[in-house]
Amino acid sequence: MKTLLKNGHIFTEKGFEKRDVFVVDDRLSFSDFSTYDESIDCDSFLLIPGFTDVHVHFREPGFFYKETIKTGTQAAARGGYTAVCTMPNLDPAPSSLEALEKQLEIIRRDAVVKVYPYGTITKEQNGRSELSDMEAMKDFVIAYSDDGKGVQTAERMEEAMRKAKALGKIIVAHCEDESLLEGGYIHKGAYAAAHGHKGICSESEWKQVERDLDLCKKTGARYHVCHISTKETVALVRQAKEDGLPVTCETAPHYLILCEDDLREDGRFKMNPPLRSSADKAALIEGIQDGTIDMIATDHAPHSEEEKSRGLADSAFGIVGLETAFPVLYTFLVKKGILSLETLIERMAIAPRRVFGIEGGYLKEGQIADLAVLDLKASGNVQPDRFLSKGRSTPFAGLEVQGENVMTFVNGKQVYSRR
Ligand SMILES: NC(=O)N[C@@H](CC(=O)O)C(=O)O
Ligand SMILES: [Zn+2]
Ligand SMILES: [Zn+2]
Repeated sequence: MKTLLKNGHIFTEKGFEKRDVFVVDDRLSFSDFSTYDESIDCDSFLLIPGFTDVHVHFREPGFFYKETIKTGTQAAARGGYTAVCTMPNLDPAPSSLEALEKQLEIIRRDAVVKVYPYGTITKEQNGRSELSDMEAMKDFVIAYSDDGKGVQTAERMEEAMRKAKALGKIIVAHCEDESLLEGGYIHKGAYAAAHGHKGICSESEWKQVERDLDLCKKTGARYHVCHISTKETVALVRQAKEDGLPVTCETAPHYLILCEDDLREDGRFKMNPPLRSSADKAALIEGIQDGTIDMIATDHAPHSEEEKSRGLADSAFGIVGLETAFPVLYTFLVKKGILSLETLIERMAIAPRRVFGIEGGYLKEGQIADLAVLDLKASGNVQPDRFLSKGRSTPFAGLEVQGENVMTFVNGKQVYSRR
């Protein structure tokens, strides 16, 4: 099968270039073929390596009423993502090869984009119990994480890092010191104080990052911090990188675009970590600009309508993100002159692949044909009732945004097309 993608702006190592490319089976070719099966006019579109999200929650096995591998990957494809890494807060949690196999089976059957599962760090995926079967799972997991839970003791984290280092894998940490939580559910700041809510302090995140960076130095293990949300965490990671530690991190679109000033009495604004202060948001923006924050991951965390309908205090933590990430980031960062389009694509499509060793990247001869085709002129309101995800809860609902994914190719096959 040969498909001509005609005259698009394609994202190469040297930036955007306007030219024809061919998808020949599962690869890109810059040759000039005189015959082909199909031609798609891309004159007004960008062709980019598909976005890669190292942090999503697809809820199978265990919680299919919130999301399935099928609906999650369909949402990913719609958002322009060709690869995602799934967090292991599942039932059974992938803490042994046997449990992981249940998830792999569903992935093989239903996934429309590439899905790379995480294995857990601890056996019970609770940040406390003994280590999972890290070794047995090593060839089938992208890395290890207990996301949803912080690893609560330095001893357990050191043990995990030593094991991961021996296996040549990354520890991916949700940092949250449970002894500092005090029942909080939004940021411990001005909004919580004014509205009588219980707050989650910033220390609950950065204290554990600080601890882990010492362990990273001690063990030499590769260490990646999930969804960073505080200015202190940005400073710690910046310093650790200056010191040459093998550390990387991610933040999510909502922490770059929203802060506690945007909070409303609605479960759509509840996620963990919480939306923090405007000073935190500013520090995260600086971090994404200067590369201290390597990548943007959505932390796509779908829950049922009922689970998100109980206000700030009682709703489940988590919002969906795959179908809104590019439009909101393009609208609120690129269009406002905060980040260049090239840097945004680097943080969403190139860096995650480089850090996690996922195939694909800059468009070039012979590259795997995992692509998104973007229309920067398209505009409209965020409409959760049209999401392919089962999750509908997002703080961006109703916002006017610009930029849309038109088509997604995985291994050269079209897996999504805008109707
Ligand atoms: N981010 C969230 O608010 N929720 C996540 C867990 C997590 O990412 O820590 C979930 O699984 O729902
Ligand atoms: Zn988390
Ligand atoms: Zn998560």
